[in-house]
Formats: sequence, structure tokens, C-alpha cells
Amino acid sequence: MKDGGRVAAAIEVVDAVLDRHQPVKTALRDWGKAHRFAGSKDRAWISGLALDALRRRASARFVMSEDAPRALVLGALHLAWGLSVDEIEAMFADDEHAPEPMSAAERAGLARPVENAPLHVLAEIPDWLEQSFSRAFGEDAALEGRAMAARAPVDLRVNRLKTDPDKALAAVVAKLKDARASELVKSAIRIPETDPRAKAPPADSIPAYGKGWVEVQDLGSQIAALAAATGEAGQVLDYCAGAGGKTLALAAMMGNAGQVYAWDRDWRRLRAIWPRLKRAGVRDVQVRDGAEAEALSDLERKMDVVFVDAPCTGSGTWRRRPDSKWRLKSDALYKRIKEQQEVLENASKYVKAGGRLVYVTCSVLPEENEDRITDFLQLHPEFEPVSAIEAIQASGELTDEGEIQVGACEGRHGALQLTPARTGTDGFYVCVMEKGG
Ligand SMILES: C[S@@+](CC[C@H](N)C(=O)[O-])C[C@H]1O[C@@H](n2cnc3c(N)ncnc32)[C@H](O)[C@@H]1O
Repeated sequence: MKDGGRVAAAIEVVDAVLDRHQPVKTALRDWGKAHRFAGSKDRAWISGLALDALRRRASARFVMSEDAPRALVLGALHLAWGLSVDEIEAMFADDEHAPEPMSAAERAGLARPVENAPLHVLAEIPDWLEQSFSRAFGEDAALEGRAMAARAPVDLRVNRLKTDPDKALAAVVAKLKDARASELVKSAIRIPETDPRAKAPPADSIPAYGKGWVEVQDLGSQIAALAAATGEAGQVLDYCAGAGGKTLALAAMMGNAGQVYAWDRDWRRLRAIWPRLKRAGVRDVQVRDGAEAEALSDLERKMDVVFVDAPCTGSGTWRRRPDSKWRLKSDALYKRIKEQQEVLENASKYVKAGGRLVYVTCSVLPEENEDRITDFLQLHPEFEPVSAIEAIQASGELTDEGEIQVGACEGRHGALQLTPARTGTDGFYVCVMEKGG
């Protein structure tokens, strides 16, 4: 395919996402099925452009004065890919599958500056979230939002149950030459973000992945799991285990020497954990399936650490799922807040005297983070917040640079707010609370 036809395809995909409310993956798959002549390079190019159009939707809409998929894709070509009006026009020439030539109004739109736009445009966020972003980031709100509208790298966690970081890195680099050791975490590997036109690195099809040496896991998620460091023989309840991403990290950190209990209210999510545990060589995880009353009652007031990876809006992962940014509505946020109150309340009863409750979200919104902790601490004076960076340092996994960068993310309650702008990770909130003896 020529580039003009690819641009037309990206417009179709963005249309399916916005107008027919399809997830990006589904829209791309359907487009691919209906256009079998397109090769994998074409699909990667189209996907890269459609995702960037969604990431930069607010500024594209601002300059183009409309929100149609065509306007958003033209906007992304200019704002995200840095193409000039002439370069875009040249793409459309001599290609019968290209979109219609640009109108005078479209050309003028692309030339319009965004510097003086309102905050939600500069931050590339829905307008109703301006206040939350200002509360979270103050003067840095635009900068933080903008970093959440960039492409994300692929991070791998080295599974110390099967190998060590040097061996794992050599095996990964043999297949993915851009991979390098993380600057922040000793057992992490980073594959930097690729050109948006290129295929994503196939991290989950390399031999090191098949052998269970590495897991695909955002660095922020890895750092959040480290906050549960207990020393090797601890008892940890992963209360919102889902498909087990954090469970695997917790088990690896404990060297198969402790006991991790994995539970989730939704057994359909939890069942994905079995093959993952096997591949990673994990032996110290008990999956507790079933209703909470039966599955967990014997653990009440017995856990050294209860890890709550709470249901949330996922605002910290907008780099990877930009369509979810525009789908988020205030009623969904309020629903998540209710669930967060419920999980904190229920999970806290499993913490033993002197044990810890670790609250994590992949969100940057204070309503889901600091506010939830403030409310919880008011209702539960037996819990006291402790320094999350110190808890993470105890794992011994942070590099010197990691200690500096992660330590700089500390806010109220000794909690950490990691973000793409601050730590180059997804947005994660981590708060550690200790229960009085
Ligand atoms: C952020 S996800 C967990 C992701 C998982 N820890 C991982 O690392 O892959 C949040 C999980 O909380 C679960 N959840 C939602 N509401 C809950 C509730 N009231 N009690 C317990 N779990 C709940 C969801 O089923 C979901 O799997």
C-alpha cells in the first residue's frame, strides 16, 4: 500500500473506534479482515497513526475546529508525526486510495498554533478532568498530560526464579537489539518506543519469554509490586490478583520462599493465572478461588502484607490505550471510587497487627488515590501511612538512579505518584500503610 491509502485506512479505524465504540484492537482486526491485501507493515503503520490520532485528539480537534476522524488523523500527521502541510499533500498525490485532497480550511487549521489553548487541550485530556489534573500536578498539568499522550516503551521484568538480569538481557538483545537494562530497576529491561510507522517489538514471542525468563510488565507496575517487600518468608495476600501480573512479581521477589495467596472477585480473570504461574516456575502461590467468605476467612488478621491492586479508571495507562481516555465518563469514575472504598475496607481485615496494607492504582486522578487513602485513614486510625519509597528500597531492586527518580515522586501520606513525565513509566499510585500492634 502507498501512504495515502494507509492514511485513508487510519481514518476508517478511528471512525470505528469513535463512532461505533469499538476498541482499537477490534477495529484494526476487522479492518485487516476486510482488506486482506494489506501486509503486516501496512497494518503497523495504520495502527500507529490511528493510535496517535487518539492520543492527540484534543489538540487535533482544537486546530482543525472539528472532531471528525479525518480531522483527527490529519492533525496527528502534523502534530504527532511532524509532517508539514506540503508533505501531507505529497502523500495524497498519485494514490487513488488516498483521502480527498485537503481543503483550504484544513490547511489553515494545520498551521494554527496550540500554545494558547485551554489546559485540557494542552494536556490532551477530556475537559471535565481539567480540575483533577490541576489538583494532581499543579503547574505541571499540561506537561504531565502531554507525556501521557506519547507512545510507550515495552518493559520486561526479569524472572529471578529462572535466571538473572545479565543472562536475561543477553537473551533478549539477541532477538530485540534495542533492548537495554532499565535505569531504575535492576531486574527490568526496556525496549524503547519504536517509530510509530514500525511494527511493535514482538516481546512475547521471543525464546526468553517462552522459557519464563521474562514477563511483559510496565516498569511502574514492577515498582508498585516491590512496595510489598516483606523479606523472603512473608505471607502476602494479593487481594485483586486479576490475571496475576503482580502475583508473579510478588512471588519472584520472595524467591519462592514465602506464601502468596491470589484472589480476585472475578474468577474469569483469575483463571488466566494458571499457565502464567507454570511458565514462570512459581511454587509459592496458592490461588484462592471462590466467594470471599469461604476463600479467605482463614487468612483474617494473619497477613504480613495485603496487596490491593485496586480496580481503577486506568488513567495511568492512557499511553497504551488512548481510546479509553475519551470513553471515561464521570459516572465510571464514581463507580470505581465506590469499588476502591469497598476493596480497601474488605482487604484491610486480613492484615495482621504490625502488618502492611499496600494500595496501588494505575491512575493519576487524586479522587482514586490520595482521597481514598485520606478517607480510609479517617475510618481506620489503627492504620498509619509509612514511606512507600522506603518500602520499595527494602526490596534492594532500585538502582541509585531509581532511588532518586522514584523518591522524587513522593507526596502526601508518604505515597508515590509515578508518571510518564516523572519516571518514564505508566502512571501508578502506591501507598503503604502499617497496622498498629
Ligand atoms: C487493576 S485490576 C488487577 C490487575 C492484576 N493485579 C494484575 O496485576 O494483573 C483490578 C482487579 O480488581 C478486581 N475487583 C474489582 N472489584 C473488586 C472488589 N470489590 N473486590 C475484589 N476485587 C475486585 C477486578 O476483578 C480486577 O481483576
